[in-house]
Amino acid sequence: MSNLKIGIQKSGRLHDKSIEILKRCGISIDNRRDQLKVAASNFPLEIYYLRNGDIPQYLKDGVIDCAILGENLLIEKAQEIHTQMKLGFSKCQVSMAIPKPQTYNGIKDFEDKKIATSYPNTVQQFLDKNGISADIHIINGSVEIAPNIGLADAICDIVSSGSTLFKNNLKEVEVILKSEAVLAVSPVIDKATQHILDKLSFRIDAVLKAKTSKYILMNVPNDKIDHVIQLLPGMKSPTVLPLAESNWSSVHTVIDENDFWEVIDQLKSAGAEGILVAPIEKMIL
Ligand SMILES: Nc1ncnc2c1ncn2[C@@H]1O[C@H](COP(=O)(O)OP(=O)(O)OP(=O)(O)O)[C@@H](O)[C@H]1O
Ligand SMILES: O=P(O)(O)OC[C@H]1O[C@H](OP(=O)(O)OP(=O)(O)O)[C@H](O)[C@@H]1O
Ligand SMILES: [Mg+2]
Repeated sequence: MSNLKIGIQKSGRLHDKSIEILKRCGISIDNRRDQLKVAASNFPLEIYYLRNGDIPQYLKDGVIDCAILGENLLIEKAQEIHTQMKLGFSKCQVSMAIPKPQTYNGIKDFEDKKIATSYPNTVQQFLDKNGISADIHIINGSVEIAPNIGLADAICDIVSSGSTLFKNNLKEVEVILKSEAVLAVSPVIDKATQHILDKLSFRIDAVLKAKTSKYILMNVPNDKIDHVIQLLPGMKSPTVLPLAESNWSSVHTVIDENDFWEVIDQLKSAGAEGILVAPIEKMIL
């Protein structure tokens, strides 16, 4: 049987979480960074550790079958590449920013300006869409320094917490796109390998669903069960088991962590006691 070749960032922001997600899918990987290609021992998977910026081309050429990378990089370098699933980490946005003291009157302010960025295609598309002509200056890192050293009037770069902009006395004025890590697929993947990728996606999906869900158990007087069940936005109907103490039951269900915090007070006032919340390892619906 052929192996699924997956590209993972060799080092950088996506590396650790990418490896973690594969490990949580039960895939055994020898994570030695000196090796650029590693085979999993218990799944037909070969991991290629690559430079982030090279991954879109490797996908296009079919050197790798799939990869974990930021959506923003696909938009910049390979819009034709299909995304199998979003992975929920490395959330950020690609934004235009200008020096803080400057007033901003709208996109027209970029007309004839010099914009420093590592994402020239993304910026060009944004300018074209808005009918603006400007001079794009490509820099590969530390883009935020450009306006302070007189290299550009504005920048376009990744913004997450906003602290790099803040430290460089810049302000975000336009969000061009939002991004997160995704599992992307080569356009030339063959059928047998796509089948392995579907198996991997199934596992990743189970891991991601489990991450935001909690298994909750609580003791409820029997005459309050109907009311408590109404409050629980669970996966399906909750499990109700009798307790040794008469007229009491144990109610179990799975809920989204955010929903849990919404209903906790109502559950207590409805008579639920001894509420336990447990993490879920995997979740298959
Ligand atoms: N501050 C951030 N917060 C959240 N996600 C980010 C942030 N910076 C970058 N990312 C996301 O992580 C991806 C990898 O970023 P990282 O800085 O590790 O690599 P890089 O500098 O783009 O590439 P290379 O591997 O070639 O050095 C980006 O493409 C983006 O999707
Ligand atoms: O809004 P923040 O939370 O401050 O994050 C944004 C910064 O993070 C990234 O840089 P990174 O640290 O990856 O350095 P790099 O430019 O060398 O890739 C990005 O290029 C921004 O500079
Ligand atoms: Mg970076």
